[in-house]
Amino acid sequence: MSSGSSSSPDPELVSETNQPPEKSRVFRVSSSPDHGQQFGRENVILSDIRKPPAEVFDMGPFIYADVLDYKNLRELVVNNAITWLVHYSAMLSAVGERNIQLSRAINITGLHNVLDLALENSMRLFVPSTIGAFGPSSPRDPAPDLCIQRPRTIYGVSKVHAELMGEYLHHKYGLDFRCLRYPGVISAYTHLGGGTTDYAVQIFQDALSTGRYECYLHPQTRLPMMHISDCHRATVEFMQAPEYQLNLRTYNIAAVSFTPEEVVEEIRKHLPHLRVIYKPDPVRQNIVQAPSSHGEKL
Ligand SMILES: NC(=O)C1=CN([C@@H]2O[C@H](COP(=O)(O)OP(=O)(O)OC[C@H]3O[C@@H](n4cnc5c(N)ncnc54)[C@H](O)[C@@H]3O)[C@@H](O)[C@H]2O)C=CC1
Ligand SMILES: CC(=O)[C@H](N)C(=O)O
Repeated sequence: MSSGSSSSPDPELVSETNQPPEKSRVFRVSSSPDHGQQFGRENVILSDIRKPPAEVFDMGPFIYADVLDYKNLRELVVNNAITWLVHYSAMLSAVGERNIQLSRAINITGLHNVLDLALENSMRLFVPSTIGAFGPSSPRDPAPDLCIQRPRTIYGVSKVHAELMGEYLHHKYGLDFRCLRYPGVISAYTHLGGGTTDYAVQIFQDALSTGRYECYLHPQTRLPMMHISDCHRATVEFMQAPEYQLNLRTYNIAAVSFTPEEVVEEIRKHLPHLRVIYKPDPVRQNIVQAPSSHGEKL
């Protein structure tokens, strides 16, 4: 669970028939600007351990929740009669490599707390996975939903763990676990959480504010991306899908793929004076590097 980023997608509270069940609530976590619009702002509770921007705070209920504090989470779920849980809290790929212990705690221990809570309280649970759950040996173009996954980051490993735990608990106990592997999520307002795909947001912000951008990836690093509005729609539709329509618990979703060089070319059509220098950062370049290309894997 988290609310810190406007890149977090927007699940909603609905029943199998797409009607919000009376008195039911989703405990969710994101600062996405349109949260709650579809099913009523009081029915969607955001949470984080960080203070949200004022506009997010004013949009509806917002509470403090630390995914490492099980008792606190349990109180929140019970006291608010939560029926759906949407778990966005995580440390992303690049920051995760700088603090593996913390990443393991938030991404794995936090996930276990949320899984236990969802089981104990019969909640529907959504956890996003990522293209970072693939690795150099995964097939590509397109990567199938089911394939080899041997990521080489703690972020990727933790997300594969989440996919497998959710699937296991679904088969063993009937947990309604749902998971989508997101590409890099981009929007004009995205707060940058320390991911490897962050450049695709930062470059627009810097182009407008300073007219210069220093790119930490090689210019030909091709990565899958998706605009946040498409990510919201996919997530909400997936959450609303009747159980019988799901053959898997985890699916890929895709939109576009592009390189820094291509983005620069497009931006220069509007801001011809944009100056870009490429200084590939070994840590982040290594995260995306496939054996014979400049990217395509996270
Ligand atoms: N942004 C992207 O491009 C993609 C994101 N995702 C997934 O979407 C989710 C959200 O990603 P972003 O919003 O971009 O990440 P972010 O880094 O912007 O937000 C993560 C949030 O988790 C919160 N958090 C950290 N420790 C916590 C704790 N102990 N308890 C509660 N909250 C805590 C942080 O305060 C922060 O607001 C993550 O699970 C990520 O793996 C997946 C693929 C792509
Ligand atoms: C694609 C992701 O999961 C995230 N944006 C990251 O780069 O770590």
